[in-house]
Amino acid sequence: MGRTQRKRNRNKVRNFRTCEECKEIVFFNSWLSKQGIRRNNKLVLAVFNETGRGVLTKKKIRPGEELMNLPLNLTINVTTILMDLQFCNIFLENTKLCLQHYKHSVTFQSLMALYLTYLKVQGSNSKWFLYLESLPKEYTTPYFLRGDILNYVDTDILAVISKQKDIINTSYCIFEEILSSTTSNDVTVKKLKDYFKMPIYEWAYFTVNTRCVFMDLTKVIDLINIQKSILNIICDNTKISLCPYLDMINHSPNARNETKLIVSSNIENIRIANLNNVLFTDVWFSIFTKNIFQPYSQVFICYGDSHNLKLITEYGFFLPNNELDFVSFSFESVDIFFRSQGIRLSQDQNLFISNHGLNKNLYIDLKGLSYNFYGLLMVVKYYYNRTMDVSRLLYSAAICSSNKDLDDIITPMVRDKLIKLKESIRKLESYMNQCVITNNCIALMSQYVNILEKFIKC
Ligand SMILES: C[S@@+](CC[C@H](N)C(=O)[O-])C[C@H]1O[C@@H](n2cnc3c(N)ncnc32)[C@H](O)[C@@H]1O
Repeated sequence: MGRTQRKRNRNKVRNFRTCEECKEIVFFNSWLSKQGIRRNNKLVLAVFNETGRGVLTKKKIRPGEELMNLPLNLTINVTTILMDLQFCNIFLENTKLCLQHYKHSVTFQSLMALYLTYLKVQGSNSKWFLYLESLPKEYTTPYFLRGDILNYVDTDILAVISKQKDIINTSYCIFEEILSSTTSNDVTVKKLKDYFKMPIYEWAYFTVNTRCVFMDLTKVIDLINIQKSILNIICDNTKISLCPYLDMINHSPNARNETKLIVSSNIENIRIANLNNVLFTDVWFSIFTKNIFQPYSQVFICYGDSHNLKLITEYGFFLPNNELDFVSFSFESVDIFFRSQGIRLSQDQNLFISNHGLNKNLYIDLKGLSYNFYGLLMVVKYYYNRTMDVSRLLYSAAICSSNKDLDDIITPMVRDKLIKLKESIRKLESYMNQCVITNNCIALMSQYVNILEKFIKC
């Protein structure tokens, strides 16, 4: 086949457009090169019909190939924050003893979000300006849904949004207090006091949420003795990092990849007080793929095994035919249903249920009842049956086989859930100006309908 024919064939099936001529991307690419990124030269940024912006390979990629390799100082991680003394002074030069007063009170993700707003306020004076410009302007997680639409969204989605709102509101208030009591005279800090508003903080929070990668720096720096550093205010670990360009790669559940921190031998357990940028010019963060990618196809990585509830609420997208999806039921709602059917669990049954953890992880997926749900129904049906030993049954293979008698106990509850789901989907579909977020919620709720209908039919 000649070159022209090959090109024609390629064009016929194109499901993307490259963005090599887009000004923002040209600037971003040349900034990345100046900062010392080493990337596979087969890769370019493109916009795909199915997934939006992502990474395209122009030539075949084979298992074991490195996709890119970033010097540590081209990523925004815990050391970036600790080495930014003006930023740290927001907390250290303060009328409040912030490190004690706010000890363990915010997540590292929240601190990263504050740091992003601090970088953003610096505009083109920041080293990260072109990176920040390359980021999406808005996100498609249901957190951003309008209040009236939320009335029809499934309770599982609402529960995640509610947790996110809690974390974001609490940390926002804490940062507002800290900013109002800082005595730092730094110009950027002064600007940040006016600039720090909820919408920009929410944008920053979801930038971190949707784009961070796992990066463990515990061998490189001493993160045990942190009492005198601003890390004293965080309540979890610091193992996330923003990695320009790497964070342009979209997710596929079939992708397999590995990351590696390449560190020269003399860099080990550095104390926070001794951190400096030069040390990290020789630490690299590298990502390899274990897949084959054909020429002119999209390159994917896997963000972790994820069901759609997680994908839509944390990342803002939905994957059709996701085998990992499930419909969950709280023990409280199941117990209310039992009572409505005249089933009252005795004290002994309740004790058995909680001792065996059968009041948690109650769900139905495409394969049927979860182990715990099955166990719970066994307790309901056979606990007082002298010919059955429920404890033994729980640990035997019998638990996994389907049992129509047990399924039938909860069929009315499942039917009821189906009616509610379908009614909510109908309401959501009737909204004018459908957006990606509502469509994702509808897609997930329709998947729940599939799962429950399959359960009833079996
Ligand atoms: C790490 S970023 C990847 C780059 C991103 N597409 C961009 O334009 O900057 C993660 C985000 O990409 C999108 N994404 C990732 N994988 C996807 C997929 N398989 N389908 C649709 N969107 C996807 C989601 O919006 C997600 O929050």
